[in-house]
Amino acid sequence: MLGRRHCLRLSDAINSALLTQRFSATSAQTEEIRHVKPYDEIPGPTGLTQIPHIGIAFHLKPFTNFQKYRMNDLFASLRDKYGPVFKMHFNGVETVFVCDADDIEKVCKADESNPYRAPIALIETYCKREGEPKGLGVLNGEEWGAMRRPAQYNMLRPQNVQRYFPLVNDVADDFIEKLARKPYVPDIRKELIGFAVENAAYLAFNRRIGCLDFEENEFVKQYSIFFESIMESFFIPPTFRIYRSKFYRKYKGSADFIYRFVESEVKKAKEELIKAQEKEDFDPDKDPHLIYQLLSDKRMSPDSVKAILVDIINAGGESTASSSMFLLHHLASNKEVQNRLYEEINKNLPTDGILTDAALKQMSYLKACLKESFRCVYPLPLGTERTLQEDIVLSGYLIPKNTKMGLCMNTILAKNPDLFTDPNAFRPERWMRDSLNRSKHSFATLPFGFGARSCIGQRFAEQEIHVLIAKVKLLPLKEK
Ligand code: HEM
Repeated sequence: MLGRRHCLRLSDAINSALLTQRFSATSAQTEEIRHVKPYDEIPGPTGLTQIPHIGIAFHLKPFTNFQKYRMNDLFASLRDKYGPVFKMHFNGVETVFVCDADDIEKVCKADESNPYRAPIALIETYCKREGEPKGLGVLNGEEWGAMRRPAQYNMLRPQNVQRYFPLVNDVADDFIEKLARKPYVPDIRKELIGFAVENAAYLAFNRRIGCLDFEENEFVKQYSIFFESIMESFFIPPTFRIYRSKFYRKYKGSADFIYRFVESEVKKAKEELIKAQEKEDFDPDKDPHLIYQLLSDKRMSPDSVKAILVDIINAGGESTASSSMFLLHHLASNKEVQNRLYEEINKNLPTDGILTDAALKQMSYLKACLKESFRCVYPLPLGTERTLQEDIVLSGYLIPKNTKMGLCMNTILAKNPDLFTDPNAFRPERWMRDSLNRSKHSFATLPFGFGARSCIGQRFAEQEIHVLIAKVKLLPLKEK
């Protein structure tokens, strides 16, 4: 029997291309449409690697030198072999990987108001099975929009983020003090996860939860199991969907801990809020208290507040920790950059040496360093993806609607010599205003994604990393 995709004829392709891209049929475009190639002609690996769920293992160690936490290396080698659009089985679904900046722009702009991203299967299974509310990482369509709009109003408004500056400052001070007490730091990643989870929890619950107080913290431990299981779930057969496998039970233990913790915080905050409202002592736009703002928003139920707070913990920990770690690494390995940054920080710090939000705003080189660090090593090894509700033509191939697409801007394009001069060098200067070496395409790197579905924690993450680096204030390196 022929599959759905085999049934698509070229005339369908042309019609859909005309419809979706609204070609106004210039002769060049008519020529392009005439040459649209069918989906089946998209190249990609074949053989054992294409067995759903299991095949991915044959792409990785010990069968090859590629590692699952450095998927960008594998994607780059497949792009070199097959071209800017290739397809392969990944996470159980045939996925088209898109590695051309114009194509990525087309995809991102196609379903701009209602972008669809496939739900993370492990979280979705847990929520359905255990009766927990689904968050932004799982929802799509109307349900996603209904949660995203109020959350975004409270999380992306610059004045709201700014109010968190003193709190982020406190966490950074405690973190630096903790590191300074140690004779040496054997595992900076582990330390940074504690820092990032403390920040995410401070944002989510409006209080410190003590991730930096002890060497082993239960919340950080459970968070690490929770996050690592989600990462692992992309590479294993999803038996957890069918029954409560050992893998599922381990994830469930950590998820139960986090959902219960969040539930009790929401309950407490609701009671406090009622009391504060009775005393007319509450102004949602005054103090930094995201949880109260969300609970007092009529569009949000306590369950949707719970879901969004779990999202904050989940998405705000590892990503920010890894980004900080890679930035510290790049600074440590680039003496001139480190010295220039040191000068900028010193020049802008007030005379009492205490970092302020106004001083941070002046540190444009610091911001350029973070952008360049994202370009050199992107912290999320899988990047992001989209599934369009309409057909689209990419690099001459018809991609039918409902095809999952991996967008490789951060994982591959960010290193493209056609888009970045000297792409392997760490050069924050390229991101400074008026630099001639800026990216030649605005879709070449998008560390926080694009459009309506972009990262809702972007401003918090940037503030957290900028404050940390400005406070660490690495000493200038001398010539050896
Ligand atoms: C440097 C750190 C971070 C990076 C690189 C990052 C990156 C991303 C990316 C690429 C996406 C997908 C965007 C898309 O599909 O277009 C995303 C989504 C998301 N991020 Fe972040 N993120 C970071 C930190 C945070 C923080 C601190 C929070 C919470 C405070 C957060 C919360 C979220 C949420 C809830 C989503 C899902 C949004 C939706 O689907 O509507 N992220 N992030």
